[in-house]
Amino acid sequence: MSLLITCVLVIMPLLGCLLWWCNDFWFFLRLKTVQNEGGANSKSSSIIKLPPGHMGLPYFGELLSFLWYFKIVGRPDDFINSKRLKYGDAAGLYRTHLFGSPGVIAFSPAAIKFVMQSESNFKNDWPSFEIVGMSSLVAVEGIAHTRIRSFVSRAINLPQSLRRIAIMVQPRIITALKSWSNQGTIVAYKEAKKVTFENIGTFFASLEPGPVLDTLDILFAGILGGLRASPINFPGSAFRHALQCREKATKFFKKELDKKRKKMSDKDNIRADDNTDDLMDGLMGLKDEEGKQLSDTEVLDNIVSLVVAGYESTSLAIMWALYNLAKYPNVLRKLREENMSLRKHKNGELLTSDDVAKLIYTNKVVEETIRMANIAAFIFRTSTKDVEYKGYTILKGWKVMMWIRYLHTNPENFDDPMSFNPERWSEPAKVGTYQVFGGGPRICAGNMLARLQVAIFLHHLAIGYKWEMVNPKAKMTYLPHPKPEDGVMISFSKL
Ligand code: HEM
Repeated sequence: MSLLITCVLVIMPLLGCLLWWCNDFWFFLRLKTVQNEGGANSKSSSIIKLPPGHMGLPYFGELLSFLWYFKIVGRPDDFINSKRLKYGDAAGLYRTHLFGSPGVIAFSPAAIKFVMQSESNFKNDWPSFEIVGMSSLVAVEGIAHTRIRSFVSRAINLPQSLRRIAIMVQPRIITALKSWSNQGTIVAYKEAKKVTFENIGTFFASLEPGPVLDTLDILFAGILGGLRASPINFPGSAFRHALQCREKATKFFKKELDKKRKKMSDKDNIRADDNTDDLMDGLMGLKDEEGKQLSDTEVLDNIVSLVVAGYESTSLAIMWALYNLAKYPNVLRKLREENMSLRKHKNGELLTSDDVAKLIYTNKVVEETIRMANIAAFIFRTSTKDVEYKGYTILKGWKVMMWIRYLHTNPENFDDPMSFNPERWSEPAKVGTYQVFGGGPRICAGNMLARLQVAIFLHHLAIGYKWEMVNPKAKMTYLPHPKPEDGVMISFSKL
């Protein structure tokens, strides 16, 4: 009996403590070794200080705690709140061990800005660049990044490209909304994905809806699945499957590219920027200041990565717009008023991107939808050297997680952050607190395009339809993206 009591009161807590601290101790020992060997910028051991925090359990790190807050109790922001209570928040950083790597979490506006702006200290880190393509915008660094970025931005983010895209995407949105009302009840996430992918087909490569586009959709589902999986390339793994899907999708786009090249050479001319039809034409036709064009591989890698970056994110934003407008009828009423009044002046013509710019309230609804959607909860970087921040060292090779979700849900940054209040956008957000699209040199290359698509969708929705949620109390899930469990099932009809 006394052995049992000793075991429960002494040995088990001791073992627990040992388990709890051994990972931190292990990193402390490694740090010492590096310092003794003259690493960590050759500073004396007294200077190097890791940010406050905890490295978690051996092997798992803080994964269990992360899953506890994100999956089990469904209070994702308490993951950071609990750390603030334990370690304080002066540094704006915590050390951790998450997603298989030691690293830091940056959660304050200042710390996030510091990481976002320091390209020389932190390189972009996606789960796998192999899947999106080694010459895609997300994978390249430095001058190569600036070069590819200028091509991609000109093709999708400048006013003249947005003008063209605004007209291109509307017929599908109008058709989709009609078909939703014919169906009566729909799952918003599923339908938003469908219309977004049809539009991707149209303005990326002039593809019409049909079996070819459906096959591509399946391939991209495989690619996205692999991006979230461990990068282990063995038969049957999601990662291997994603690589195979990517190869097939690239082959398909290559055929389209070859057809376009042939057409161009037949015409014996190269298109100018403003003559382009779809994104592939745009990327193929653009030239840099030296007159150089993107190679075929660069065009294809960027097409694939743009689909990956724009497909699910835009679909989720549309889903959240439907969700929030169903919950906030006053917002929907004002949205309707503004868009009905514009419609009167349009005489049945399609909306232009210039019209969208004048929809003041609608644009506030777009911003608030994207803030609350928190589509990207965090952005990843890897430190390329030991980096000092507020007296703490972020060690070389560590994963740096910018916890942008927390910026948007923290009441210190936004009043009553969980309420959907487009009027808050009558004033700009506090500096550094609104980073839904990231920031610095890698700010989302499709941010204007995403906003435009959501605004156009809101216009056609508000002028013609009404809807109600079937399960207004559906449980929320947060991984891989925040989404009600039922994908927002709604009954949908004409006004
Ligand atoms: C609401 C929708 C969207 C959200 C919330 C979103 C969010 C983000 C975020 C957080 C980043 C990372 C920025 C960083 O690393 O600092 C990013 C990067 C990127 N996004 Fe988006 N995005 C959206 C839509 C789109 C669309 C529609 C496209 C294009 C079709 C797109 C293309 C890209 C690209 C190419 C990058 C990489 C930029 C670079 O590395 O230079 N995104 N996005």
